[in-house]
Amino acid sequence: MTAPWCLIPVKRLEQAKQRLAPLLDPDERARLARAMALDVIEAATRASTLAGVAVITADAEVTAQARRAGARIIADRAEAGTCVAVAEGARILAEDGAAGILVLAADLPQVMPEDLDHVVVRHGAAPAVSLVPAAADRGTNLLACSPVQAIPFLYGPDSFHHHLQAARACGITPRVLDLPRLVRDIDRPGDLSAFLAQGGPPSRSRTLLKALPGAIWRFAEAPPGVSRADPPPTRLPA
Ligand SMILES: Nc1nc2c(ncn2[C@@H]2O[C@H](COP(=O)(O)OP(=O)(O)OP(=O)(O)O)[C@@H](O)[C@H]2O)c(=O)[nH]1
Ligand SMILES: O=C(O)[C@H](O)COP(=O)(O)O
Repeated sequence: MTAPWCLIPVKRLEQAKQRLAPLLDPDERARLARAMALDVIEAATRASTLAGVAVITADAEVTAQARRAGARIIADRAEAGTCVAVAEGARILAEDGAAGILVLAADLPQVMPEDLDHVVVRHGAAPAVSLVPAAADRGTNLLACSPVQAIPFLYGPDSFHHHLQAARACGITPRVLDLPRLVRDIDRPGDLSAFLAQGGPPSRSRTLLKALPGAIWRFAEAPPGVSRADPPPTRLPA
């Protein structure tokens, strides 16, 4: 794949990560969303095979920090969800002559630069489509396309299946990549305990989660019959 642009859509922080509401308050959700987005953006800027990293967002803080990390900012004027944001980012990058695009979700704090380099190397010659599904809900955690608009963007329920079908409808055999650090995005409370249990190098997201009040209880695997959303017991179960 000729050096593609990485495109990372980032929702306004105060609206992000609603599904984590059982475990995190609004301020914690916004802080986690920012930490994850920056972990992902910084990993992308360290990949060696990308032409550049673009972030499409309407968030002022993300804009400032992503720019500082070396990303190009594309203003998200519509704020109409992932699909519209990615289509707009892709349109602008294509207009500017990008050869390909690698769309990466902002809630994959485990991602390493070499994961993205691996995608670029494995992708093959255009026209081509490569994907990494979200293990839990069959969303699309990573979608690489060359040319940039090789297929329509179909983010939403079951988007992995829809992207596979769209590629085939365009005469492209999609390549599904097995990249363990990219299959678990952080959407639901259980994803937080899995992320921390998994271990990995220090990151903003990991440091933030571990420092939150009651982290050991909140992000531990819940004992049978106990919801992690319950307040911590005065005496922890044996
Ligand atoms: N620029 C932009 N990015 C978005 C928008 N909606 C979602 N995203 C991004 O698209 C990816 C998938 O987002 P979602 O799973 O829909 O939202 P989320 O904030 O991660 O989680 P929930 O609020 O629990 O649905 C993440 O990278 C989001 O930051 C949007 O309207 N504009
Ligand atoms: O298609 C997708 O991947 C969604 O837009 C985001 O899905 P999620 O629920 O896995 O974050």
